[in-house]
Amino acid sequence: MRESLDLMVIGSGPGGYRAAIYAALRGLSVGIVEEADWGGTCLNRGCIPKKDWHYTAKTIARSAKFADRGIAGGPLRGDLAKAWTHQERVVAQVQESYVGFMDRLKVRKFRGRARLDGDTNVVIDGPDAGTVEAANVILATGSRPAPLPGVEPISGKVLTTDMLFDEEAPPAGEVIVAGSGIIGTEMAFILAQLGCSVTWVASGAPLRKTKFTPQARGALEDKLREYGIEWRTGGRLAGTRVEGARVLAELDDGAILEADWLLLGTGREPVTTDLGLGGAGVETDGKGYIQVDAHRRTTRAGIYAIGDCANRNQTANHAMADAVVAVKNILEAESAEADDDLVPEVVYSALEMARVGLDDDEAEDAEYEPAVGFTSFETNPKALGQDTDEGFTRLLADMDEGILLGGEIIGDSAGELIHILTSQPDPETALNRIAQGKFNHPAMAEEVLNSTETLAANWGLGPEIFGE
Ligand SMILES: Cc1cc2nc3c(=O)[nH]c(=O)nc-3n(C[C@H](O)[C@H](O)[C@H](O)COP(=O)(O)OP(=O)(O)OC[C@H]3O[C@@H](n4cnc5c(N)ncnc54)[C@H](O)[C@@H]3O)c2cc1C
Ligand SMILES: NC(=O)c1ccc[n+]([C@@H]2O[C@H](COP(=O)([O-])OP(=O)(O)OC[C@H]3O[C@@H](n4cnc5c(N)ncnc54)[C@H](O)[C@@H]3O)[C@@H](O)[C@H]2O)c1
Repeated sequence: MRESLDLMVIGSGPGGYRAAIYAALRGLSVGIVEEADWGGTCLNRGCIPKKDWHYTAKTIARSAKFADRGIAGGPLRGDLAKAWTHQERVVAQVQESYVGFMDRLKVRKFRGRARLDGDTNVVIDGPDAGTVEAANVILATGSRPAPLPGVEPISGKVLTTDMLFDEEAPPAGEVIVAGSGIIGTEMAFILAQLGCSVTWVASGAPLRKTKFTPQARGALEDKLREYGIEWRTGGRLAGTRVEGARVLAELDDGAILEADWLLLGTGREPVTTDLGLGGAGVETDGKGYIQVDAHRRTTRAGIYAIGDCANRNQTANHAMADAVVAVKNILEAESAEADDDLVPEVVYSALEMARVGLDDDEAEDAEYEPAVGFTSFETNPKALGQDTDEGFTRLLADMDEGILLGGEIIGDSAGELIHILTSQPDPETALNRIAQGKFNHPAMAEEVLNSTETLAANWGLGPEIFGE
């Protein structure tokens, strides 16, 4: 089999899928090749099953207040086995709709493992073996759990999140969660609500390496503690052993912990081996990430790389943003540049946390005069009425020009509310546009409006914000 296309995409995660769909909508002939499950990590063993579980977890967590609201029968209890089956059903449904949409747009789907043959030709081994000549290639091969020295993943006992969602979840019981990055912070909360007794081995405070403000991380810590979830710092996971039905976790401070199973949230690495990159002149960095510029071009003309295989942010949001940049540049050279800061980051734990843009230090380094517009959900009528009054909205603006530099929304539906900020086309007019917006009352979104007005009241930004 040999065919010729405008664009060949390798990998069907959110990066590859979005690139294929967007390119097809823009008139290119497109092929996509996938060696495993359509939808990649995000759909099959990442964002989507995790989000499904997060909804269940937060419903259970909130049920402690149900009796007070006149809802009898609480507090609720989690059932990990049923939760696993639920996410499996949702994933299958979403996958069917993804595949159906690609078919409708006449995206040519190939099954098999792809590699470059030294040019922009893509060689496929597997069910659809053959070579596709492509004018352009987008590499979207994603990431996998990074190996941890001394720790051997074992089904049912020492699990990566890939194994947790790909294989049936082990029975709820005593679980050690390792890592206090995003995966550890999300899964410690979720598993605790789904009926597990969690011991959390953290290398430091939750999310300490992210750009969330100390205030946001503090609010998260308070909420985790409210639910009885503590993290153990000091010792890092140095090895695991299975003894009978139990897993022993050896920490580098000498402690040995014991549980029914262990979940690793200790980092992911890019998938960039055995792709024929060297022969095609596509360079990687010391950590294996494909080197790209702001146009998402690799070091080889006609070959682009997007998402986890090239972008250290490793979120579906960045993968999808990269996809659009790469396709735009295929359509018209150098017409689009990626700006990772403008892509939202969202964490789903005991609190939902969303942020975008510069943080306070970055704003100062860029020589802005940062001003903060802050409002709490504590007095928001919608939040009070639904027991979601924890959290806040925090906007960061330049005191001189009123430019929106960044924002953080902590609390229920933060991952939805952040779109009010990310859908602003121009940071110079963003605050004014939000302030002129028509809002539903009562809504949590009103706190975004109130934060602009706080900026006007406290920092003299009235003319920029009210447009007077
Ligand atoms: C537990 C968990 C929860 C997460 N939750 C979120 C979240 O809530 N929000 C968020 O933004 N991000 C989340 N992420 C991160 C998100 O899943 C990734 O950033 C995203 O999937 C990256 O997309 P991608 O397209 O770059 O790669 P992937 O989704 O990893 O897809 C790559 C695909 O390429 C295929 N492939 C690789 N090599 C080849 C080859 N040679 N030939 C053919 N096919 C190949 C793979 O089989 C895979 O299907 C989560 C991750 C995890 C692990
Ligand atoms: N909501 C989201 O956007 C979302 C959700 C999940 C995952 N992800 C992405 O997936 C990627 C992987 O997530 P992650 O949390 O595994 O990685 P991470 O790199 O964010 O965090 C890993 C954590 O594990 C710690 N660690 C490493 N080795 C350890 C050891 N031996 N003992 C104890 N702790 C150890 C690290 O210090 C770090 O804090 C991230 O890049 C993240 O962006 C995103």
